[in-house]
Amino acid sequence: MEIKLEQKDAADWIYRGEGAANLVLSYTGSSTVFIGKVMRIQKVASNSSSRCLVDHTVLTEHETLLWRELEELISSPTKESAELLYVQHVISPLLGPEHVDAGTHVLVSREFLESIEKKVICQRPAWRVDAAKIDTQRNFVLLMSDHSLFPSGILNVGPCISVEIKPKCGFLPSSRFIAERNVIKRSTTRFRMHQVLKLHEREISELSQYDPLDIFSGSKERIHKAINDLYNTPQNNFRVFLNGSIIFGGLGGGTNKTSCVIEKAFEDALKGLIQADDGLRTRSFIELVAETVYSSRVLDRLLEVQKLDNFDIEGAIHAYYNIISQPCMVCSELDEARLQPRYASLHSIPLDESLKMVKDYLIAATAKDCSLMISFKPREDTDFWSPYSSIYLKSTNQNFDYKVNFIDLDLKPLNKMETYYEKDKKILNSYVQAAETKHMKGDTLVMEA
Ligand SMILES: O=P(O)(O)O[C@@H]1[C@@H](OP(=O)(O)O)[C@H](OP(=O)(O)O)[C@H](O)[C@H](OP(=O)(O)O)[C@H]1OP(=O)(O)O
Ligand SMILES: Nc1ncnc2c1ncn2[C@@H]1O[C@H](COP(=O)(O)OP(=O)(O)OP(=O)(O)O)[C@@H](O)[C@H]1O
Ligand SMILES: [Zn+2]
Repeated sequence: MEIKLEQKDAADWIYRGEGAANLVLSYTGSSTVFIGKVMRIQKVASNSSSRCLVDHTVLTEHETLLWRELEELISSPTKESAELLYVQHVISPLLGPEHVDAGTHVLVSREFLESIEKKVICQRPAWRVDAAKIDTQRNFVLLMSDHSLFPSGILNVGPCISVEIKPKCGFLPSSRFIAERNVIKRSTTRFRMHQVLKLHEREISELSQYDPLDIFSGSKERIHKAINDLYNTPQNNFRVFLNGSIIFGGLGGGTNKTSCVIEKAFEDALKGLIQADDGLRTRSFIELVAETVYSSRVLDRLLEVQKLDNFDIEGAIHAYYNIISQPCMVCSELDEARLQPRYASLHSIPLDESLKMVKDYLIAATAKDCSLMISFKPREDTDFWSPYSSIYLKSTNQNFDYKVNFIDLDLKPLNKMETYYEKDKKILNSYVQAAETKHMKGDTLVMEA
C-alpha cells in the first residue's frame, strides 16, 4: 500500500536547511522506510498568487517541445515526475549514477505540510521566510538519501563528517556572441562579478575570497587554496555537518566571514575525528577535503556539464525566442549599428539547432547551481573490504572512507531564459560601474574596506 504522511507524522521531521526553491527536513523517527532519509519540499513565493494565474504543475507547451526526445519525461503527468525523470535520464548519466540520487516521491496530506510549515518557521532565516513558504498545495514531497550520513548496516557506523560545497560556474566563457562591451566576462568569473552585485545589494557583508576557477583547476595547490578560501568566507558555498548536524556555515542560507569564535568552535568539533593537536585540526580537515576533491576528480565531470553552455546567455537567448516563436527582445532593443549579422544569423538556424542550444544551456544551468556533498568516516582496521573510496590524510596518518553525492539537480524552467539574460546584464553593469569608481588590480576589483 502506498505510504501517505499525515499530520501526526510531522513530529518525526526536523529542519535541515533550505535554498531558494526547497526546504529540507531530516528524519528522527523509527520507521525503517525513512531512517537515513531527508525530505525535500518545494516552496512557493510568499506573496504569490501565481498558482491561480500560471499552472506550474505541468511542463509548458514549449518545454514539451524542448525535451521532446525524452518521451518519458514529456509524457509524465506532473511537473514533479518530469523533474525526477530529468535527474534520472539527463543528469545522472552526465555526472555519474554513483554520485546521483534522484529520490522518490512520497504522498503527503495538506495537514502534514501545514504542520511542518508551522514547526520550522522559527528556525528558518528571516529573509527566507519573507521570500517563500512551503507550498502546501502539493501532494508529494521528494524523499532522498541523507548524503551527510553513511547508510547504516554497511560496516561500522562511526562518526561521519560531511562537507557541502556549492562550487558555481568554473570556467570563463569564450562564446563569439559575447558583445565587445562585455569582454570582461572572458577574464573574470561570473561568481566574482556577482559578488560585487551581492555586496551592493547587501546580500553579503564582504566579498568572497573564493574563485571557482581554483577548485576546478585540477591543480592540487589551487584546490587547496579554494577550500581554504571557502572556509574563510563560506557564504552559501560551504558547510560542514557532523553526523548530520551542521557545525560550520549558515543553516538555510549564507553566512559571514569566519570569525575567531567560529574557528575555535570548529576546531573543537573536529576532536575525535581528526587526530591532530589543538589548533591543527582545521588545517588537516581542509587538507583532507582538498586532497579528496583533487584525487576523486569528481569536479572534472561537473565542469564538462557546465561547459554545455557553449554560446553563453548572449547567444542562447536568441535561440530561446526562436523556440517560443516571439520577436527577439534582444535584437529589437539593438539599433542597426549594434545589430550584428552574428545575432541576426541566429534567427535563421533550424529549430532543432535552437532547441539544442537552449537545452544544453539549461542542463549547464543545473550543473552551475548544484552542490556536492563529500562525506568522510575514519576507516577502521577491521574494515577489510569497503564499498567506498578511501583517502589517506598524511598530516594525521589517518585513512578515511569517503563518498561523493551531488544535490540540487533541479530542472530549470525554460521561461527563466529572460531572467538569465537580465541577470547577466545586471551583474556586468554593477561590476563595470564599481570598477569605474574603485581600484582595479589586473582584472580583479579591489574593494575598499
Ligand atoms: O543565478 P545565480 O548564480 O545567482 O544562482 C541562483 C542561486 O544564487 P547564488 O548566486 O548561488 O547565491 C540561488 O541560491 P540562493 O537562494 O542565493 O541560496 C538559487 O540556487 C537559484 O536557483 P533556483 O531559483 O532555486 O532554481 C540560482 O538560480 P539559477 O541561476 O541557478 O537558476
Ligand atoms: N540529499 C540530501 N542530503 C543531505 N542534505 C541535503 C540533501 N539535499 C539537500 N540537503 C540540504 O538542504 C539544503 C537545501 O537543499 P537544496 O540545495 O536542494 O535546496 P534548493 O532550494 O533547491 O537550493 P537552491 O537555492 O540552490 O536552489 C542543502 O544546502 C543541504 O544542506
Ligand atoms: Zn535576437
